[in-house]
Amino acid sequence: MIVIGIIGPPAGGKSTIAGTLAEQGAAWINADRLAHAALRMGRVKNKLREHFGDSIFNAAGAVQRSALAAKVFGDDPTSRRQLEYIEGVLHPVVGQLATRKLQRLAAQQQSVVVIDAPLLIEANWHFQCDEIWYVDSPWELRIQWIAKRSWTPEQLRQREARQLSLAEKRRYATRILDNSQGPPHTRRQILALWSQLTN
Ligand SMILES: CC(C)(COP(=O)(O)OP(=O)(O)OC[C@H]1O[C@@H](n2cnc3c(N)ncnc32)[C@H](O)[C@@H]1O)[C@@H](O)C(=O)NCCC(=O)NCCS
Ligand SMILES: Nc1ncnc2c1ncn2[C@@H]1O[C@H](COP(=O)(O)OP(=O)(O)OP(=O)(O)O)[C@@H](O)[C@H]1O
Repeated sequence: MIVIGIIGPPAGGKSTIAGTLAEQGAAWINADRLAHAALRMGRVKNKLREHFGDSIFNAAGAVQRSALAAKVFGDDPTSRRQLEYIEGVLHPVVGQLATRKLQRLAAQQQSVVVIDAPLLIEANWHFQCDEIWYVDSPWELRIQWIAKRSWTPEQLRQREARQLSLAEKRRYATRILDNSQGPPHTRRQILALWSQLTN
């Protein structure tokens, strides 16, 4: 089983690229989705309610991710501590979900798995990967793309500031994908790499 880890800047196209690989037959592990699943678990919600109170929950008792994001992605020391707190709660759960999924896929003899995780290096998941693809997407384009998820450039900057620097992430890459010339150009690079990997 070949495991590809996708890294790059926030809102840089990691999931879009993982989706293209999934269309070709790769199994897709999306760390953001696993974190969202963890936020729906009773034991996780209990811990977050104890720590943050009711203000991050909606009337139906679900975590309101936008409310939690507002508490953890600031530059001030309190926000940093709050981010460390939720990472301490969520990362072990997400790690467990991802490991189980990887084991299941290995048992099913899945040939290619793509792990799309914003904190792949920070969480040491890269040790499980055979290849690391870095998605190179310039800031000027990403601030246009975030309009679709209604982040402001400041919100993008704050999330990026909480991750390993782009220069450091790039050093881990075994391949660099240029995502600056439009979707067809990106897709051609992915399909070329896919055919190298699978032939
Ligand atoms: C704070 C939360 C609720 C905000 O949810 P929201 O829907 O706004 O964002 P979403 O989860 O879709 O993440 C979008 C992007 O934000 C960035 N981001 C998310 N968590 C982090 C983090 N801990 N550090 C830095 N950047 C992060 C990533 O680039 C990610 O791709 C959520 O991001 C969260 O629970 N984060 C902590 C868990 C975590 O570290 N997840 C990353 C994968 S394990
Ligand atoms: N080459 C491109 N041209 C136009 N839009 C793009 C391109 N690449 C990505 N996008 C858009 O940018 C947005 C962010 O892409 P995507 O969600 O794939 O990024 P990501 O790196 O996975 O983000 P996250 O920080 O959530 O992990 C999406 O709306 C996507 O459609």
